[in-house]
Amino acid sequence: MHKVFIDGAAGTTGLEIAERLAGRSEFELLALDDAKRKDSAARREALNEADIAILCLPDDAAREAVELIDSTSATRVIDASSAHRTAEGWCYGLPELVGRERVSEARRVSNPGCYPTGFLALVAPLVREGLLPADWPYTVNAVSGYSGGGKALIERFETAGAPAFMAYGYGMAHKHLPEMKAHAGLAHPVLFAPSVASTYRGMIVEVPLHLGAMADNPHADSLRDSLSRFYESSAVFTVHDKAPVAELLLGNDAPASDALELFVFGNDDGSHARLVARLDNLGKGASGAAVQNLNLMCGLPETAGLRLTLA
Ligand SMILES: NC(=O)C1=CN([C@@H]2O[C@H](COP(=O)(O)OP(=O)(O)OC[C@H]3O[C@@H](n4cnc5c(N)ncnc54)[C@H](OP(=O)(O)O)[C@@H]3O)[C@@H](O)[C@H]2O)C=CC1
Ligand SMILES: CC(=O)N[C@@H](CCC(=O)OP(=O)(O)O)C(=O)O
Repeated sequence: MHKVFIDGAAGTTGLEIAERLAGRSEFELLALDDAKRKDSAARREALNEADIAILCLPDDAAREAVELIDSTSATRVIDASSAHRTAEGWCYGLPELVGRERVSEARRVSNPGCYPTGFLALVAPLVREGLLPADWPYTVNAVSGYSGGGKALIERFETAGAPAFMAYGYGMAHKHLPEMKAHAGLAHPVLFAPSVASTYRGMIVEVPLHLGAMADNPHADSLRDSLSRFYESSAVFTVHDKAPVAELLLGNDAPASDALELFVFGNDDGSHARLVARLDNLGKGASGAAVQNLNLMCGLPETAGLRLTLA
């Protein structure tokens, strides 16, 4: 039995992790009552007692949680925040890219951000295999369900006068930029245009490409074939075949999903492609990813407890 403490268990990501772990006999959940959940002494005790601590906290509180763990403690950590995604000594928790073994053995695992999960799933293997250039100025357009912004954004979108759509990130310094560049091995930061739609969960992350302007003019079919081969062994990722798709939708009331879908569209003359990932920001973008990493770290079947039905 593995003792698990979710620090931030009352938040959006924490609650969804607890839901996924409910009924799993391999885990004992350590819980703090409401009056103690932000009490540093109580958190310190739970953090040090746990075999695995899952941090579902704002970045500063996540850093504090790591400091509350004694240097001699055996507690291993999965951090859902963006505090440690490019930090030394942390394993980036995207097993499909970094390798299942590395996650299995790691003591400190940083969950990827939801947008970077989609971007990296599309671009990192293609750069790694030399099909896309590492020094290209990549652009990422994305739309997320409003649960992506946690309790504060949920309240904003569920209150009278809520927006139907919100584009943001105009400061062009989004906190996801460093991990996208670092884990795709890019020469330049990506140009990132995120937005939020008035639906609770789900996201579409798109990378439009001027293939015709690239020195090697790669073909969309080669990119798709390469991604299919790369993720052949994954039960979480699906690379869709070439069949025409007129629209990609995010549903209202979509059920939680820990799956991730990839699409590659190309035009007839081979000059343009659109690489698209569709995922649940709270699934493979957060809680599903944490449970997948937890399974690997505990030597359990990678997809136990995950919800992998496609929309
Ligand atoms: N939502 C998403 O789609 C994704 C979220 N993440 C990341 O996961 C982390 C959690 O996000 P999310 O669940 O959305 O956020 P929420 O705002 O929904 O939840 C955060 C929780 O942390 C609690 N908290 C804040 N400070 C402390 C503290 N010092 N000690 C203990 N608890 C504290 C909050 O308490 P209170 O309830 O009182 O506010 C809240 O319950 C964030 O770093 C986020 O960036 C990552 C990927 C996707
Ligand atoms: C819709 C929305 O506000 N999304 C959040 C990112 C959600 C997420 O991925 O959290 P991490 O930053 O921990 O990765 C944002 O843009 O800041």
